[in-house]
Formats: sequence, C-alpha cells, structure tokens
Amino acid sequence: MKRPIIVFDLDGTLVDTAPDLLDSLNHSLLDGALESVDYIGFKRFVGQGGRVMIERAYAAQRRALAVEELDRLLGLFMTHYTQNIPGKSLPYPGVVDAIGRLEAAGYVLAVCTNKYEANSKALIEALGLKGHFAAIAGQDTFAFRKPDPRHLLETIALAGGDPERAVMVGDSQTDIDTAKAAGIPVVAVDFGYTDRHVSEFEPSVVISHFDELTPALVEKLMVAAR
Ligand SMILES: O=C(O)COP(=O)(O)O
Ligand SMILES: [Mg+2]
Repeated sequence: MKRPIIVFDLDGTLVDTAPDLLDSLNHSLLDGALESVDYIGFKRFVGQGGRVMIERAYAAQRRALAVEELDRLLGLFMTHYTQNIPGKSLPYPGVVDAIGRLEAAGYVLAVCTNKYEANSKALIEALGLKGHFAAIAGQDTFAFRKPDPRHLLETIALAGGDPERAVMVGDSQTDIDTAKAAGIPVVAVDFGYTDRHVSEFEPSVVISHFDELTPALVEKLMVAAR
C-alpha cells in the first residue's frame, strides 16, 4: 500500500543555502562584468534554478544576455557551487528533529527542488540526511520542473507515496503554485527566499519554525484535502 508522504523543497526550506548560492552567483556575474547581487536581490532571483537566477540578475541590471554567454556563466556558477558543497549551508533549526518525528509517525519523505539533482543529492548527503528521503528530484530529473505540478506528482510516485495523502512544504510562490496545481495542501515556511511574504501566495498554512511541523498538523491538512 502507498504511504502518506511529505515532500520538501530544498533551498530556503530544508537548508539555508543562501550564502553559497550568493557566492557562486556573484562569482559568475563578476565574470560577466555585472555588479554583484546582495541578499535582497538574491531572494528575488532564486527559485527556478541557476539559469533563471542569472537571467533575472541580468534583467534587473538591464543588460542583454546572449544564450552562449548565459551558458558560459551558468557553467561558471555550477562549477563554483558544486566544488563548494556543502559550503556554509546548514539545515534550518528544527529540521533534523522534524524529520525524525515525521518518520516515526510513518510518513515517507521526499525532496522536490529546482536545484539540479546531482547537486541536491550531494548537498543532502554532505549534511548527513540522504538516508531519510525516498526520492530526491531536481529540475533535471524529469522533463518538467516546478511550478509544473507534474514535478511534484512524479516525485511522489518515485518515492512510492500516496498523492491522496500528501503535503508539500516550501518557501516560495513556485512551491505554493506547484502544490495547488497538483491539488496538494502546502505548508509555507516564512524564513526562506521570497521577496514577498509567503502568506500573500495563500498556502494552506504558514509556519515560522520546524517545531510547528507536527504529525498532527500534517494529518489535519491531509484530512481537510480529501
Ligand atoms: O535553487 C533554486 O533556484 C530553487 O531551489 P528550490 O526549488 O530548492 O528552492
Ligand atoms: Mg526554495
């Protein structure tokens, strides 16, 4: 029988990767002779993977960007980021306890992220968390990525989870839109990477600490969604 499942976003939800993503983004932008980006800018550009992050940084500085140059800068970003994993990135407070608590309550856990799959797996492994996830799906795992709801639904299928008893946990509009399009309740964390408050995107519930992510909350959301 398929088991109830909780699917987590990665950047800005499970792990605070901002210092490393920002370092690698600026490493790449500097090579393109662009001004460096600060944390405020980063929060606007992140969410749909490295390629889109670089494109958005260029657009914000009103600079044209040819495809070949974008490919080259993405390559620089990826090499810099990959070589540095896990860098300064750390799980948010309460993540490890929440994982233990939800596993003990019988939930399957998975990750659905717009990071590349290899980087996602390397990061989660370096942080000692890989064994907890039945599936880790990145932007290149399938032929579609968030906000396409199939990214979430296929992650659930890969993990052997039950889409009728599923909850998504994320930090951005991308995650909330994805879950809604898939008909799956979504818990938004309010400490991640978004320039607008997550409540504006109308998730099922907002939490400010992983201590709030209890089996009782997850169960309540699953029941309400049926
Ligand atoms: O790296 C990104 O742009 C987004 O990654 P996330 O989907 O894990 O938030
Ligand atoms: Mg995120």
